[in-house]
Amino acid sequence: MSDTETPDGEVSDEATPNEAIPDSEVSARVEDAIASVEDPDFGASVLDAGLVTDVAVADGAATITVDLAGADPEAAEDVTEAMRREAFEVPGVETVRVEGETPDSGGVRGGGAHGGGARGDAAGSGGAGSGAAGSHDHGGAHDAGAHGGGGGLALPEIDHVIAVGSAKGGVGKTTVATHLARALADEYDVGLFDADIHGPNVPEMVGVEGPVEATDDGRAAPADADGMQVMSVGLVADDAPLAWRGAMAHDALTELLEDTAWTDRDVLVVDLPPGTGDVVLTMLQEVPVAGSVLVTTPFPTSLSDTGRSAALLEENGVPVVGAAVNMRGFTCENCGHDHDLYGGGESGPEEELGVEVLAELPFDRGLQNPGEPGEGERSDAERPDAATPDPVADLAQSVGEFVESDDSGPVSVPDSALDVRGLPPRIRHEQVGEEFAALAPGEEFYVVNDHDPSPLAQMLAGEFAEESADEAFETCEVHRRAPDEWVLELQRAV
Ligand SMILES: Nc1ncnc2c1ncn2[C@@H]1O[C@H](COP(=O)(O)OP(=O)(O)OP(=O)(O)O)[C@@H](O)[C@H]1O
Repeated sequence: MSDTETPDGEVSDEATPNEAIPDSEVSARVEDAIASVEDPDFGASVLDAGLVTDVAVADGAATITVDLAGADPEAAEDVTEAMRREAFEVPGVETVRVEGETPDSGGVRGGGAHGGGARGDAAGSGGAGSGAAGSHDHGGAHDAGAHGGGGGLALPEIDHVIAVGSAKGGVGKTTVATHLARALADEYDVGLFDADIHGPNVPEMVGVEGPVEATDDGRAAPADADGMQVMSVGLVADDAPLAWRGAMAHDALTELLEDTAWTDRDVLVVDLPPGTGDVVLTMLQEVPVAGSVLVTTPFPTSLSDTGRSAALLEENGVPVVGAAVNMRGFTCENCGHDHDLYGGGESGPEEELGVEVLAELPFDRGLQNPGEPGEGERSDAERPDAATPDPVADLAQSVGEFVESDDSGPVSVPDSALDVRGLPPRIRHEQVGEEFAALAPGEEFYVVNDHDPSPLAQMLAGEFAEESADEAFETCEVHRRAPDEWVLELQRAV
């Protein structure tokens, strides 16, 4: 769309081929156009009411920056929509974005910011426009980490976080987490973080003891367990279990995780506290967990509780890789017979759980082998992983495959990405649809959303191909960079 100015100063909508209107001129016209939109509270123009803080136009893309934080959400949506409609009417405008403070952004996150500009969270994260891993600056802001910055924790040295959780205490979660980490360490650089403030017994399991030392830049140096880096509440203070049960325990725990001086870890295994309390939820919401493993015993109540935990994890956007059924049975030391401890009905634990069973571990004293803290280097024969038990190897293989296929890690998002976080759903859909419609065949398009953007992709496919995603897109990928930062990467069909 193009128009031009006539000799007498009037603007004509007649397009003059290849003659563009200056951005500043289009911008002034957009401002005039949206002046007719009224502030819902006082009836004044949104410009006079100070609800619009900036109007800019570049190459046909109009960006209206608003401050609607104090507005009623419904009224804010109406005002936003009216401004977009008016701006679209202006010759020379091809796309319209409204960004800035929205009622549900709580004054923290700039809703609909383009390219991560308006996101002002305390961590100083780089937002959507930032690229891959940044450096960890202990003294202040963190650059966007390996999994983006977002509202979540920046863990630039970690590629994939695997959380090990259980619905109940004492089912062998730490045992499984530790053996899993050790088995993964045969192939990957592994970290093990003990988030179990109720029973931080990872140090004992792997044979390390605290207190940990501080690095030159004041971070907590992880303990070394045969090449595996280990951090635990139990390593930072003797009275840790009690002191860390206060109301702020979850904040302190995520701080410890972030302030640990991990070095280039492929995988970080996190041993969560049992259940789904505050600490667990905070960890899942703050930490960019790629996937989780649930540990259960074969008893029916444990299985059904674990099934519920799996549902909760998925509701929080954390994929469940599968479950490890611990103490499934035992081999009698006297008679040599195998005994199955599963007391369920005809269906097996897998059906009861509703998630895939990745491994079934027997009750085996060899798996306990905690090692004595302070005994120093242990010989291969003394190490718990001297021979990785088959079920543990199976578990590690499944988790390894998940890690290899996990693309929730670094995703480089260009500055031109459309960030729709914080926008009302209707506006989100419209902005995404308009931007997509304006794409040339084969052109790439990135959308940053605060939850799984797959429905947006489906909407686009339906709208533009009326059948399948295959016809609308050359490529269509969803990446989860942080719990509240998802990226939809599309390339329009050629
Ligand atoms: N497969 C097993 N065979 C034998 N003993 C086991 C097995 N799994 C766990 N145990 C033992 O059971 C006890 C509890 O295990 P563990 O500490 O791993 O459980 P947990 O779920 O992490 O407990 P908590 O809720 O206290 O964190 C430990 O003494 C451990 O050695």
